[in-house]
Amino acid sequence: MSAIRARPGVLPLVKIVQSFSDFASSLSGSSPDDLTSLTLPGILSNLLRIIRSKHPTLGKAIAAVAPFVVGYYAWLRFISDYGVLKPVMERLRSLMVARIIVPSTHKLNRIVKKWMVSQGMKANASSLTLRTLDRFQELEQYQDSQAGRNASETKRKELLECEPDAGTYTFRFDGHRLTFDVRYSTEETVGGNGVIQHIARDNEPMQITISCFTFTGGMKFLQEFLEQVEAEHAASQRNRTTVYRPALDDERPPWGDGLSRPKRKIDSVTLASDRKLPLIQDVTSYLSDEIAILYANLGVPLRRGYLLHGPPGTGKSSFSTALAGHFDLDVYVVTLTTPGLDDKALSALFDALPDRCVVLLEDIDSAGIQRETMRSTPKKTTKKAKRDAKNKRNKRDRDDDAGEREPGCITLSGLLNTIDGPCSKDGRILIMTSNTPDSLDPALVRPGRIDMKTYFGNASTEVLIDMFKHVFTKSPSEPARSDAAQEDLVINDMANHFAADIPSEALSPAEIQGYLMIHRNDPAAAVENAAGWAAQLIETKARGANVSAANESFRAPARDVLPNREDNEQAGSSDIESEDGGEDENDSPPSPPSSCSSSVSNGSDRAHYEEDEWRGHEDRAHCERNE
Ligand SMILES: Nc1ncnc2c1ncn2[C@@H]1O[C@H](COP(=O)(O)OP(=O)(O)OP(=O)(O)O)[C@@H](O)[C@H]1O
Repeated sequence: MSAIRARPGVLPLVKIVQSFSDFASSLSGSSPDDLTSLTLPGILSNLLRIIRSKHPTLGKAIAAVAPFVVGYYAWLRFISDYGVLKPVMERLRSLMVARIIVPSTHKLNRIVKKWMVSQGMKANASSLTLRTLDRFQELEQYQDSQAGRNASETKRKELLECEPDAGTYTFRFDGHRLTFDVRYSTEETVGGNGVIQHIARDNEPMQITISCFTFTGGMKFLQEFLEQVEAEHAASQRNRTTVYRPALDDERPPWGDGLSRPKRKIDSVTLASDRKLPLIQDVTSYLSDEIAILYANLGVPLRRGYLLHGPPGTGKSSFSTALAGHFDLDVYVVTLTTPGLDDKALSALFDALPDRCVVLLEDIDSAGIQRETMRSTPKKTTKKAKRDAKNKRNKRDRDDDAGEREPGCITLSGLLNTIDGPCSKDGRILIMTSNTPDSLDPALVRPGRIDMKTYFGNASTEVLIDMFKHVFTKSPSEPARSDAAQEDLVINDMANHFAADIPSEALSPAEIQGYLMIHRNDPAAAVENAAGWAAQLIETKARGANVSAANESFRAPARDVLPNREDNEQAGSSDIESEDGGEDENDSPPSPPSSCSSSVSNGSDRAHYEEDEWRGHEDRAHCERNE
């Protein structure tokens, strides 16, 4: 073999390569018997023989170390395979390493991941997963940017919300070193040899195993860690309301991750005071400690139900979230027509509720739950919903033939059992909203399930004045002006004129809000155009025509990309999103980059209720107690 010139440092390497080369050439011409040595031990012993002959010292060194390596390996196999020392090792480990698993389905999972990112992972981690922001977070960030920072910079930088990718990460917390093992959720399968295997499911949510070395504390430290992270998260949500919707996905928490958004002020939902105050007072009393003690002493389950009924766009959903925010509660929204939601899933959702919260059963009548059929029939209007409904009908017909009950439907008995079943949580506030309360089964709204009914009607003169003032009066967060008192007087005067030009109880607050938002920078134009706009809208609605075009003539030129005051933003944003994740038709939330898209077509497009039917309701007592 030709000599290889190399620097001294690489000489041993060159020699080993030469040994391999010699070994390979020794194989050529081997007898079939020699080929049996082509097993791993054979190759190794051949290799050792060659190394010994070429480099006796290296060969001796390897021969001296080899027994220890083999012995250590055998010891490890002995421990792991035959389990003699396994329990001892496990015990030792459990004494010294505390470990807690946060499953992907637990609500703390997302919070812990957020904490990890907040600890500087963004800068240091080699792999992160981008998370999509919801539109409220985007709006918030946009508003932050308007408050001084460079808008495009803020958007570019902060919209990149990340989550840790699968891997092992360490952080220090309170002097302890915590290890976070983030793994894809695994699926348990039994292999051919009967061994249970855990196969990772790609792109599935990830569970986190948190561990830390501890001599004495056991789980205490990890529990304290989780409590602190949860408390920090709760503090960051203090001025926010989180709205949860069913996830209907085995790998996520039953209520999904929730959408956190700025609290809606209860004042931003305009409602006659004789309807609003009793509701707030009732909830205040229900949430008080005295009532909790009283109910406990009497052995009565602490639950309260409210029915908010009235035409679309009158603020039932908005008031529910504002009420939740007022009492620092989160909202759990269920639309009974959600595909895949059946009695079992509904019961699981109610089981997973926290003790104090608002549960909103939206548009309960649209689920079509009737005693006779004991099943709900979706009445949705989107193309997809129609397709779903048709498929469901076909399936139901097939199932009926087979004598089975259709899955994915809520039955009346299922709903009643869930609402006040044994697992129902104490301290929850149940709010049902309905456009046609008379169609509801009496069992659903009997006292004990529904304790108070409140009618939400079209905008009365009082509501018209309040809504006008709410949109045009300067918010306290705006800089005070010397002529502020004078300006307030002018706005009050304009509000009276505005209300005088619109027939009382003829249009929904959503329609009024849409109109006011169009004129948000020009109160004088809002007053000037009001009579013509209202007359045209009422006439168009009476014909049953689409009112969008009619409203265009009353559209003021858009000047700002965002409403210029915080209350406007609140007034303009609906609190509950429509089921398909799109915006509610009545919503006209200001979106950061585009001009105001408020349209007064909203309420009337949805005017599927009979106006005459509601005339009767207006004469009723506004708040009926069901006690
Ligand atoms: N009384 C009100 N005061 C202020 N804004 C209102 C009021 N009623 C409705 N709105 C506005 O109209 C939009 C739709 O309101 P919301 O969804 O609460 O009505 P709803 O009565 O629940 O309608 P539906 O019966 O169709 O579910 C929201 O943007 C909300 O801000």
